[in-house]
Amino acid sequence: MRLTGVGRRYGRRRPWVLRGVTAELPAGALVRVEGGNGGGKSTLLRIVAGIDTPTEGRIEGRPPRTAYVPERFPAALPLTAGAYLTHLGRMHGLTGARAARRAAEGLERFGAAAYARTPMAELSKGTSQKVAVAQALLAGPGLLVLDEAWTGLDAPARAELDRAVAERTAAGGTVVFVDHDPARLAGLPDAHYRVRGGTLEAAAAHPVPRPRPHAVRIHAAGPPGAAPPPGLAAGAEPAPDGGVLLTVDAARSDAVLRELLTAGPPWHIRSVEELP
Ligand SMILES: Nc1ncnc2c1ncn2[C@@H]1O[C@H](COP(=O)(O)OP(=O)(O)OP(=O)(O)O)[C@@H](O)[C@H]1O
Repeated sequence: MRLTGVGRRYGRRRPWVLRGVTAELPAGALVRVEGGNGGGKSTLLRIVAGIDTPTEGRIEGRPPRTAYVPERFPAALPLTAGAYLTHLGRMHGLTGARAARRAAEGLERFGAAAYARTPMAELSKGTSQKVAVAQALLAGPGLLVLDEAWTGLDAPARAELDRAVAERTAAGGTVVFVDHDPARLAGLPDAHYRVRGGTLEAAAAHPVPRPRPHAVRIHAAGPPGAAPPPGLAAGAEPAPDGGVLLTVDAARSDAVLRELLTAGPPWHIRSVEELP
């Protein structure tokens, strides 16, 4: 998607928070946005996600399925966590049974399965954030916007969100994120931008040199009884706790992940491990 001359101010007599923002956010790209406090990062991310509209300028090519995770998720909803996610799944066009299964999988993935029957309003900040992340991933978004989404998550859930980001970009989705931790997804972003003085400038990347892995082991689970997509079956071995393990050349891992995630029905990626 592309932003052209985007500006935002909160009232006709108020100062411009952003002005003249032009940027290209390519499909499959991981984009980091940085900037000082109050500089307009959240404003930009809300505009990118389509939660807010710019005062001036154009936005073109936003992927149809867009998901957004704010730092503080509005938890005061009169539903349990499971019912909320199931409801959202149905809104995305899933049948009731499938929506309920996806909801349960989402909570399980982020370590919040025990809270499926807890009313949203009674969830802790961390668990509520897990529900926020699970809702964002429900429909396999083509654009995922994460505004400090890791804040409040425990270490396993943070790692799971890192993996989910890798899955989304591997599947051709765009992920745009802000995070206070400079090490977040270090070395992975395809582009770094900085919001400064109301404009967006390309920031120098701070690449952390990472040894390139030779191979990647993907643990994937398909629909019951399904064989891995043709072309992947040869290297697949059953995993001890269900699903299959695929060991593939690192250069091919993005393509393999994309094939699994876009299979019909899609495979669930349980983990991706780099082998030395
Ligand atoms: N809904 C709003 N109404 C009025 N002003 C707003 C609104 N949202 C943001 N602002 C103002 O816009 C400016 C930029 O805020 P924004 O939250 O986008 O910055 P930020 O870079 O995300 O900040 P932080 O790092 O503190 O989260 C601030 O001056 C803020 O007060």
